[in-house]
Amino acid sequence: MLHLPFHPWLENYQSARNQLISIFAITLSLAILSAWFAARSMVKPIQVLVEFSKKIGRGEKYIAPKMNGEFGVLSGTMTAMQANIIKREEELTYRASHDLLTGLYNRSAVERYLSECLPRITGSLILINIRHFKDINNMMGFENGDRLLQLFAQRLIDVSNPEDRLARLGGMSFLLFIRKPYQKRI
Ligand SMILES: Nc1nc2c(ncn2[C@@H]2O[C@H](COP(=O)(O)OP(=O)(O)OP(=O)(O)O)[C@@H](O)[C@H]2O)c(=O)[nH]1
Repeated sequence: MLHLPFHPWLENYQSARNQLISIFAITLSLAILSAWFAARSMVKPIQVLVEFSKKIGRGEKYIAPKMNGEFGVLSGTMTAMQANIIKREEELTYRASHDLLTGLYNRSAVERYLSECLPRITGSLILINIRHFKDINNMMGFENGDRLLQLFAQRLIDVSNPEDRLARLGGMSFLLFIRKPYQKRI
């Protein structure tokens, strides 16, 4: 029976095993590090977008920071959505308080204004009515009646002062709230 020395084999085996363990440990560490960096680079923009969407929900104006790739696309889309929401809100607020034909305040807006201001300020209320407007409509057509209402409203804007309040109450009724007496003739 042949007896070979045992030690050289064992040393070779242990050295190979240690090398393998080191390679495995380094690869694992690199994998964990790159996963951590990848997670970090994903989580941060997501947090920014979540914060952005919360602000949109609260109706706050907020400019999203510049982002790259898909996050940039998402942020751009959310910015466009926010702009649309703000535009719609402004439009709704305008429609709720203005007469769309003449651009003057409407009845509910002037009622709100007067109930808030009348205890504090004084002035004169003038109710203006176009007589026989029905006849104008019948003779000249509804479209020309509309045009007349617009021109009449413009005339009232031209002669009133900026601190006065002008409103179309409906139909051919207008209301002018004058803060100070006019020196000029209307
Ligand atoms: N063109 C136009 N006509 C309107 C508008 N709103 C109401 N009218 C018309 O205004 C007319 C009002 O008629 P009436 O309430 O009889 O008033 P009037 O003809 O001025 O009669 P008096 O007040 O008695 O002098 C109706 O013919 C409505 O159709 C509008 O936005 N545009």
